[in-house]
Amino acid sequence: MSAKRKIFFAGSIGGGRQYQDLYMRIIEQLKLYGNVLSEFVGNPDIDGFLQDLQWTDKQCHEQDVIWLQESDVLVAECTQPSLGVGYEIARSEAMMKKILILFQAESESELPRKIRGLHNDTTFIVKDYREEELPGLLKDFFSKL
Ligand SMILES: O=c1[nH]c(=O)n([C@H]2C[C@H](O)[C@@H](COP(=O)(O)O)O2)cc1CO
Repeated sequence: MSAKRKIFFAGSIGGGRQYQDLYMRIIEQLKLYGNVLSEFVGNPDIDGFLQDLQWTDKQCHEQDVIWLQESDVLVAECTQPSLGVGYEIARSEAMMKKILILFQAESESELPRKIRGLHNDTTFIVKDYREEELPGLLKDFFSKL
């Protein structure tokens, strides 16, 4: 199953790149559980990557939605607020995808209540986490899919 599972990893790009290296480490762990369609979110040279693609805004949006549709699971790291990540969560939730929201427990910011309020213990999971907890947390999440 894990070889075929498709995972969309969402993390801030335009919202700020302060957790880019964390995104890369999460993506590496997610590869144990499936194909990560949005590996570019962890790219340390995201500006160069996106420039090389030369996509229009319309192409960027269309491809994003295609990948969300193709995915079985959305994993969103939400510590850095991002409009795009919020949009991806809302679209994925409407598509009835399985969703894991990751929020750093020690962050001084707050996860929006309307996201936290979607937690239902089955299809939409919100986890306040510390990085060392990620391996066990991901194992538990994917074992229940
Ligand atoms: O060119 C892009 N392509 C793309 O797929 N995204 C997606 C992936 C990320 O999970 C999310 C980040 O949104 P934002 O750029 O608003 O922080 O949007 C974001 C951009 C840059 O806005």
